[in-house]
Amino acid sequence: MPGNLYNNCSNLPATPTRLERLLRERELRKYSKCLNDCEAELPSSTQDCFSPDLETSTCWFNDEELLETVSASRSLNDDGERLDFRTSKQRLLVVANRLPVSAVRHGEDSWQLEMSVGGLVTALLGVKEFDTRWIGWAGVNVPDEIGQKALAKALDEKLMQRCIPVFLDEEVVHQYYNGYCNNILWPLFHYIGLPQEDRLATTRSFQSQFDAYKKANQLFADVVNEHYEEGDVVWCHDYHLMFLPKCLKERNSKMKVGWFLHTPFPSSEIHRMLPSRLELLRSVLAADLVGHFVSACTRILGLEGTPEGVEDQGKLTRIAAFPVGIDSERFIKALELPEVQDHMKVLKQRFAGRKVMLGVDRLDMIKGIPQKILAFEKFLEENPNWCNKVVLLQIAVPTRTDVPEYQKLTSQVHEIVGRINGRFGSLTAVPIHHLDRSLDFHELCALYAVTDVALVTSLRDGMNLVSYEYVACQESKKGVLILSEFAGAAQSLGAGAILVNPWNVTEVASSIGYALNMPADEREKRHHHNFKHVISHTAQEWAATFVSELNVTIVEAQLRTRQIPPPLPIEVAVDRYSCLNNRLLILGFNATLTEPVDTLGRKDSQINEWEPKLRPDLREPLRKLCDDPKTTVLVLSGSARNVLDDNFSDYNLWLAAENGMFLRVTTGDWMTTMPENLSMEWVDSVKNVFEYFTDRTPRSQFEVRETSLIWNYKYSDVEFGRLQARDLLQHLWTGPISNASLDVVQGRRSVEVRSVAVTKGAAIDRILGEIVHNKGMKEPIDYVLCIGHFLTKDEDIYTFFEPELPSEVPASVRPQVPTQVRTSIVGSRAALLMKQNSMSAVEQNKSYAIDGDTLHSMVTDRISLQEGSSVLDLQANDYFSCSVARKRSNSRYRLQSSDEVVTLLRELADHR
Ligand SMILES: O=P(O)(O)OC[C@H]1O[C@H](O[C@H]2O[C@H](CO)[C@@H](O)[C@H](O)[C@H]2O)[C@H](O)[C@@H](O)[C@@H]1O
Ligand SMILES: O=c1ccn([C@@H]2O[C@H](COP(=O)(O)OP(=O)(O)O)[C@@H](O)[C@H]2O)c(=O)[nH]1
Repeated sequence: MPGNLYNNCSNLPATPTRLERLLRERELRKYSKCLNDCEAELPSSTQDCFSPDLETSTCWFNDEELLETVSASRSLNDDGERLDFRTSKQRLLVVANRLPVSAVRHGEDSWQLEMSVGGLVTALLGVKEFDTRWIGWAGVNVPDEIGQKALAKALDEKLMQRCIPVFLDEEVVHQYYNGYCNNILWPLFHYIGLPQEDRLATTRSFQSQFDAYKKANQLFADVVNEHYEEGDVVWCHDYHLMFLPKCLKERNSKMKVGWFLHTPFPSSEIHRMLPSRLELLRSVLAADLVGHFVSACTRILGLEGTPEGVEDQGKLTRIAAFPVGIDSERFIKALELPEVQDHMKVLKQRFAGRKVMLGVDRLDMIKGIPQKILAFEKFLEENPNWCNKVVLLQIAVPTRTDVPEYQKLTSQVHEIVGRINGRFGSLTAVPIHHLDRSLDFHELCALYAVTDVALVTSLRDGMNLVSYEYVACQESKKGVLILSEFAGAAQSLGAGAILVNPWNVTEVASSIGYALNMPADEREKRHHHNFKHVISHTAQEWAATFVSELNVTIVEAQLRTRQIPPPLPIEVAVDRYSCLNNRLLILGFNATLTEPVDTLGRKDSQINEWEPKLRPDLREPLRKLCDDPKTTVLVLSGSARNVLDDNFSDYNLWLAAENGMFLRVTTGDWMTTMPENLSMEWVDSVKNVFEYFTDRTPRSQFEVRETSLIWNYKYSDVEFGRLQARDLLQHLWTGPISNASLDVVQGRRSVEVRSVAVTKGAAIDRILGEIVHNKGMKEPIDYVLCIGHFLTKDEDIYTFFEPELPSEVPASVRPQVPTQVRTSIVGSRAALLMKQNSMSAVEQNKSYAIDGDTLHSMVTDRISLQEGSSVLDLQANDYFSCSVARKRSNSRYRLQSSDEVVTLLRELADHR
């Protein structure tokens, strides 16, 4: 799971194991060697790592362990064993709003450093495999140069140059951190919505807060640039720094940039409320690797989301899932320390004879502290016998205290606690111990270890590491975890915890009773389940996976950017054509054989000419080619049958309409190759959406085909068309197609909806079977030229003829081109089916009158030319796949435009 969508992704791929990652990295290393490009090599920084000079460090921290943690120079070998590497570690720049230490000023040039509180810091403290530098804000305004220099020096000396401060002035902190981050993004990302109160004031200040946000992000970028060394991995964290990837990439496009979100990412319905929604998402997409937020990108930006990631203007941003964890060993080991044992002893004595329940949260509205306390009150109300036998210890760490919402929350919680203690307390004991402060690490471990129940009632939470820490410290006691179903941790610890809806006070109250009375064997089982998870899904694993994925992504991106095929060597293609005897030409129609569309839209007089037309200058060469007995021409298009009929009825060729779902030779009738189980029930509802947008988008149009619907805005104003397309997608996804097995294929100026099974590559097998059979071919096809302006989804047609080659590796880096591309017995994988009932009455009369059984035997018959021989016998040099007017493609070659198609077809037609 990612650091964000914990709450809404259920079927994401499992995180690869360390071994899988390494294997993958090695595989890519091989590729990058093929690329013959030193820069493509995976990083292996040789920076020495320093270990802290504990001898000379005075007690600057209230937690000395921090020093060790921040400066640790350990690593893991392939088997997960710890090694003590001091060299060859990857340099990692961790950029987060918050440094692991916060600074407290003690004089003009004297600073005390304290450990920062929060899950982000905890998780990142577990990151030890790398040579890490932290870049962040020390939580304090330092207006003067003397103070800044002294703080930088203190961090530099005491944390071995590992913490680099970013200085933000008071006004920026106010507008960026208190304002935009914590009053706008934080509540929105946690489904609380934008602030309702002072609405006008907020709207007015929104722009200035957003400006400050961008400015702050730029300041972070400046510090990163100052410290960046070639080969570093830059890992940006959280909602504070959504602009950072863009700032960094603008300055240095080669920088390896990852971005990880620690909060939930809201559904697109929520995110679209944000006035700066597009800018923010686009900036994040400048990163090479981000946490999982595909749906927001596809629905808000209207981008194409794939299992690999999101593609924006040719750049793929890899999206993957990375569940954060803790350094469990650190907690487990701490329990042995004398100071922790001492704390435990004191606590046990203090609460002897009572069950102890624990809450540890920052005092934040997302943590559901009032709800938790009210549920506890209800439990006491309903179970008076427990009144003197149970106590709730609530550690509520003050946080973001300058934000009014947090101030209000503090008063509200104090009021409820006071009321309940007044109501159920006695002279000697109160039911709730509420602490408005943080604890140090040892105190916290002791508390985790001695308490009977932990109560986590977050209304939303990215992960909630407190629940992990509690489990890590409960190996001997086997306490019960009550956990909100709205915390990311519910997905990982749900099996062992008691899951609750924090809004349902009655349910939480009864869960408290259940937990307090749980028999030992059930506690043991539940704990065991969670403990196993916590110790195996650690912060180390999280960071290692993320960084390794980022490295892999970079190499993959380099491979992708090379997928700009070379120009088609027309002379060679013509030469090979002349040498061979059974040639197949597969031609796309739109933007291949048609005239180019004027990007600004056609003249008014032409706007009714929606239908694509064969270029007049192609008529003659096409006719010659079609009439050549050694050549078979197939026009394979997404267009409907009537469109192809209108353009090609006079030629002697094959027509495959609707991406191959319908087929005919021009001397015969249409037949369908449509799989029988293709459901078209969705058509009407999608049609409604398309109609609605066609009405509202001048010069757009939609076409209802038999197997797909397409809305295109190629003659509309491009910008407006794009905006409308985004909105249209939003409507589709939230409505008609939310549960259907459909593909939405976005073209440059179109949106097409079709069944998942329909692609040109999927159809070509059946089509070839039919052609070979119909023509009574005696010799196998020995030359294939396949050219078209095909959508990515349809590019499977190029790879159909060369299955041995991985489609993602461009021709230029293929290790060895096999001499034989494909020898295939076509038709064996898919049957050619007649589906008369999908045609109109007139069409039915025209189509074959064949029953199912006859058809089946036809299909079996046409499996091969003769017993044992194949319909394709293609040598690598005689196969020319070629994209038209597309920059990147899986084809072997490309032509710039349909003008070049004219040149090519003319030369083929006139070959000697
Ligand atoms: O830096 P602060 O404003 O004081 O806030 C503390 C941190 O709160 C958030 O933590 C999140 O990260 C945890 C680890 O991934 C996760 O378990 C938790 O659910 C989140 O709320 C925030 O995202 C951090 O940036 C803050 O530093
Ligand atoms: O007095 C305290 C209370 C809490 N924490 C730490 O604060 C983090 C809280 O992380 P969590 O993911 O639960 O939520 P967040 O506060 O980041 O939203 C945990 O690692 C706690 O150990 C701490 O250091 N001192």
